[in-house]
Amino acid sequence: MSCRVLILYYSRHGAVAALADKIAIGVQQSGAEALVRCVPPLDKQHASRHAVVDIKELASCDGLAFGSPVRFGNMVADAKAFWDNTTSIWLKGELIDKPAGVFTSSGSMHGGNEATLLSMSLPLLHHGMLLTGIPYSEPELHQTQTGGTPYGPTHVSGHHADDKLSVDEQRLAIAFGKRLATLSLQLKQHRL
Ligand SMILES: Cc1cc2nc3c(=O)[nH]c(=O)nc-3n(C[C@H](O)[C@H](O)[C@H](O)COP(=O)(O)O)c2cc1C
Repeated sequence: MSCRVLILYYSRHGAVAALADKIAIGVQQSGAEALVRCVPPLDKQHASRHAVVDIKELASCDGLAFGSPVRFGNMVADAKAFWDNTTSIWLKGELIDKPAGVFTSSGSMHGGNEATLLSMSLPLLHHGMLLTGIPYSEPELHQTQTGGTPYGPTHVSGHHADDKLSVDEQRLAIAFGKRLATLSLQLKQHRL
């Protein structure tokens, strides 16, 4: 059975995009399709490596990973504006009972990545999605010195926003992608 997980993100300097790439690896390792897309940028000059999402791709996905950088302890305005334009999907209930999770990158270790993940979860809950994070059975969650949380994958990009993903951050993002894809496959089977 085909199963498509949409990995939807905004990234200005590449950190959230790097997490999206690792999540896509995990999704593919579970036998699902990873469709990587960006939210429409408010600043149209800002191009991204991945195509801008078509709203039909959101409506038809079997699972969703949603990523944003931390901006003053919250998601970036572009990501919030995207959800504010999903009323038609909400009215039709097209995301109800589909699994979803969130990921983020912050500049500093205690700069608000967990608060950002929790606020990013709110529109997904309003859409009726089933949230998943990362369980503590993943060993890297116990040992990471930077990002990686039970609420979802994270990265700490440093004061110059150029620190690369640590090995633990990479493994946790891949594990999250696998978990999301496995749940998406199982729930799709259950729905059919
Ligand atoms: C306007 C603005 C606000 C930010 N606010 C925070 C913040 O509250 N906490 C933090 O740790 N980093 C903050 N940052 C840093 C970014 O979250 C960080 O560089 C992130 O890794 C960028 O992700 P990206 O490379 O995908 O764009 C802020 C950056 C900008 C431009």
